[in-house]
Amino acid sequence: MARVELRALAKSFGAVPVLSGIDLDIADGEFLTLIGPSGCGKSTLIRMIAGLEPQTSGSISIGGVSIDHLRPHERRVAMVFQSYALYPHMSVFSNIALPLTMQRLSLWERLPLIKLLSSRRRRVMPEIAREVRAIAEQLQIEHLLDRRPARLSGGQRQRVALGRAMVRHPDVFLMDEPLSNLDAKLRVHMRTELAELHQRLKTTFIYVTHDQVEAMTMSDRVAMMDAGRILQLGTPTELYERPINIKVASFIGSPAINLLKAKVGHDGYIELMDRRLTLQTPLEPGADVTLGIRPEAMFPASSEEIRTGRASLPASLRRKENLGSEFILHFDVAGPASVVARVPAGPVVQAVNGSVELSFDVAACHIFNEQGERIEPNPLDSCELSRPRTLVASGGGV
Ligand SMILES: Nc1ncnc2c1ncn2[C@@H]1O[C@H](COP(=O)(O)OP(=O)(O)OP(=O)(O)O)[C@@H](O)[C@H]1O
Repeated sequence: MARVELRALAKSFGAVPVLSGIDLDIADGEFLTLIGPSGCGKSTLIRMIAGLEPQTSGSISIGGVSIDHLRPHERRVAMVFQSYALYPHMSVFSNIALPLTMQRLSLWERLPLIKLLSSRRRRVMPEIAREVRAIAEQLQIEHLLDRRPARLSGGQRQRVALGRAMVRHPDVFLMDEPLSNLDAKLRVHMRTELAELHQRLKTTFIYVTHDQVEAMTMSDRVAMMDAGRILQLGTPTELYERPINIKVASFIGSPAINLLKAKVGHDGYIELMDRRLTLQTPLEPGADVTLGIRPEAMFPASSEEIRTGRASLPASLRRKENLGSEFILHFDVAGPASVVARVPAGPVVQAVNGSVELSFDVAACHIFNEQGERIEPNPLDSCELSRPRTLVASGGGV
């Protein structure tokens, strides 16, 4: 069992605290991703689990056993780095075999001349070669075993780095931005390969990235970090659908969520740009709020098309981006502010030009208070249901 438990983990560099109060349980076989802006402490945290950085306080255990006192190679974890960290003077075979030769042969048996004479080495090396070839086969790099890293593509180097981690059969894989040196197309391909590798190996993966698409597509759960703390821990869907604050809402989702300033009206309903939404909050009348509306929840529509339960905003098209199957539409709205809509390709999007009504479902709005924390709207049955559920323009229904 490779359940990883982090308890009250903290780290300071000198007097500067970079991580504090990290409590995290990662299940056996789980793919957990640490995500967050640059400098939030993701790499420091994963390096502490690897034993490459001592923690200032707190504890780490794997499979119920404390590993705080163990050196990196004793922890049964294997780390894959962004830079691959391959030895340039060694072949792919020797790079992958290295953890095994270090483990199974003495320093003496690894010396250039002695190794020719050692009978133990002659016995051990074929076993190691068999294991390296089996891993290379899984990663489809058998044909590269004699090459040096300089003669490999980025994706091939990444596979070698993975092979070197896999050959150790670790309890936990630790991956620090392993795909960020690859070009966009290869990154998408390697993302699928890594997810499939995880399914095949069923080993615990702890993965660091600042790329929310990687986090959303590969992980069982995501821990969103900021300023040395975990802001939210949950499945990708939970973080996307119920972000606990504006920071999480803004980080997850592409294009980024639209954030619009609004106010709580005298009757508790939210007013957005002179329009009143059927969204009521427990906040005091007059309170400032921010509404978060995902680009994929917004749709340009004529007023006749705006159904009950939906609201709309007057907007003016600034730019269309054609992505083939969908369009990203950039609008100016009163405020002044800008709003982005993500719309499937088709006749509706072709027709969009100039001024439009941007329709959205009020139930898809995220409400944040002045501190940026999520506020749940009052349940609909406590609202005045006799009022129209559409957004109402001042002076009339839309
Ligand atoms: N050896 C060190 N000495 C002093 N400060 C450090 C050291 N290593 C990291 N830091 C600081 O700790 C903070 C967290 O760094 P860390 O590399 O863990 O962030 P990160 O979230 O992984 O960032 P990135 O996504 O840019 O890699 C940063 O402010 C960084 O400058």
